[in-house]
Amino acid sequence: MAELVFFSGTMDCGKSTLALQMDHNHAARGRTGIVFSRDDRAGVDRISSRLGLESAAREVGDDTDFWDEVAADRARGRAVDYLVCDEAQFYSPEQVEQLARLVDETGTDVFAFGITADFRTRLFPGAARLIELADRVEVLQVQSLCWCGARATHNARTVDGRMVVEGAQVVVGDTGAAGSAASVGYEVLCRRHHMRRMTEATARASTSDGAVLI
Ligand SMILES: Nc1ncnc2c1ncn2[C@@H]1O[C@H](COP(=O)(O)OP(=O)(O)O)[C@@H](O)[C@H]1O
Ligand SMILES: Cc1cn([C@H]2C[C@H](O)[C@@H](COP(=O)(O)O)O2)c(=O)[nH]c1=O
Repeated sequence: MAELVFFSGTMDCGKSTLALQMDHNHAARGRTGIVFSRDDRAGVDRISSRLGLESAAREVGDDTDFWDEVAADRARGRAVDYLVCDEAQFYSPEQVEQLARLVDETGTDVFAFGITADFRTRLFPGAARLIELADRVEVLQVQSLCWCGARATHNARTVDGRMVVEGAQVVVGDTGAAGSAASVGYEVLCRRHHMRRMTEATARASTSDGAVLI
């Protein structure tokens, strides 16, 4: 039975790596799929993981209709057994509904990957619809960690090194530059430190010797 599965977690927990692995494993068994992504950090028509893997993907735009995409491939004689959908938080609720319809009416497996909540802890509309419609929501096993060592559950955005809680919902960016002056960065935090607006840099700055206080 085909399924719509939403693999979710914070930024930097291995979602794109798993997406590439899923595609590899299904393709290795002779199944044919399409890999989609939207606004990957590596650029248009790409899917990339911080482990160094990178591959071609079909870029999802506002006007992408997944039903039409799959129908067009099948009309050209190409089988479509599964879809891998990365950065699915950026898809619209209507696009998520198209994915569910593909599962139910054509038996296509859909493996979607994305973060659930934005830097304000609010659900992305696409992620919310996935949680509502998915057969299963799988939280990734690999835990990304807050600077304090606790499991990271939330995504923080920094602008010029300072954590912010206002701004556009979508700003493509990366973790690792959060304490630097690079204009927009991200850092994963546990809820306690997200609520306290305490990034690693803030915690260090609050002690005279630069040590971090939990
Ligand atoms: N140099 C490294 N060595 C081992 N693992 C790494 C390295 N760099 C990144 N990773 C792993 O890759 C994960 C991020 O993978 P990625 O697929 O880019 O995440 P996501 O798509 O969830 O943002 C990290 O949590 C870490 O486990
Ligand atoms: C929290 C948050 C993230 N984003 C962007 C930043 C990245 O480009 C992607 C997440 O990619 P990853 O592979 O999971 O690291 O989402 C955003 O636009 N808005 C946010 O609030």
